[in-house]
Amino acid sequence: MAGFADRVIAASESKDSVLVVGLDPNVDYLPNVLAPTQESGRAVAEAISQFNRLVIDAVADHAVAVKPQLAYYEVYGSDGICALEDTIRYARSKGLLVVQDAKRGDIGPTASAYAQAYLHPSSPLCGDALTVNPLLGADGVNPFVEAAMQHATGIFVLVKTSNPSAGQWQDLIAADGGTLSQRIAAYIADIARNHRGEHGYSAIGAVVGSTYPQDALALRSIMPHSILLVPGLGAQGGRADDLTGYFDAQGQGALVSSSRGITYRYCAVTPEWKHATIDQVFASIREAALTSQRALNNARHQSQRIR
Ligand SMILES: O=C(O)c1cc(=O)[nH]c(=O)n1[C@@H]1O[C@H](COP(=O)(O)O)[C@@H](O)[C@H]1O
Repeated sequence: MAGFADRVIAASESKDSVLVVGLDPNVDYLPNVLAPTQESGRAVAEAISQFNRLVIDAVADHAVAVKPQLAYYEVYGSDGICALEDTIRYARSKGLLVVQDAKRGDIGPTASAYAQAYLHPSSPLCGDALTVNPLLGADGVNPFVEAAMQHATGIFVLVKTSNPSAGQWQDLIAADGGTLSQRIAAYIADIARNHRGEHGYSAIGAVVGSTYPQDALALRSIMPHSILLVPGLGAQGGRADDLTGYFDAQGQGALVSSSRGITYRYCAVTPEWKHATIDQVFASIREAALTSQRALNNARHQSQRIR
């Protein structure tokens, strides 16, 4: 199997898209026709599976990947994990890559167990890539790197997150005069350099939030061989027009993700959304994905022009 980065670029070229759709299910935002009929964990998990299948069908032509956020499934215990496993299988059957957003990181042996759970193909929770928290240092990250290399999966290491307090630690000035984010970026770049695929990119990627475009150019240039995962588009205020600095001169090198802005767009645009039909929900999700795909492609073309 081709390495993760080469799979991302092949999918991106064939679909002309860099869009990732986040699957952060919240049953409070389901219209009556899709809402769980009982309060049991099992009924809720069934509703989540059905909704995710609908989202996947609606976005499959416009997105490269889906990104389930694990907390939204863990909330329902084993029923939620079953829904997640179903979602992973269904997304892959529709030709979508799966980025598991779990932000894992721990001491070496525990990190190895996490890597086994999310990056080893024999695990039912294995996707194509996993988000990784680097706070514990190299021994907390290495097991994920090793698993990604061994199993042609990938990781996205948190470098500059999208949230309002991201700078509290990530902008602290490190001993070499750069920010902590830049220091982590340099560490990732060292690993990625030695593991490049056919297109020059490595399976060792980085998360850089869309809400900090002022940091993107510097981080992009520190990590020329890492695909950037760029969350925060839409609901958190990230704007496609601001994302030119995240792409390379070919308009590649970044995947941009939006969750609520696509999956629950119908709640924002339809006052009577609780009574929406399945067809209306499907059409709204598809339209939101297409609109994001086009806006992101404009940013990619813009980035090609200015470099
Ligand atoms: O790793 C992530 O996906 C992530 C990193 C980050 O810096 N910021 C961030 O919002 N995320 C995730 O991306 C999703 C954003 O959701 P929306 O704001 O609804 O698009 C959530 O699942 C977050 O957990």
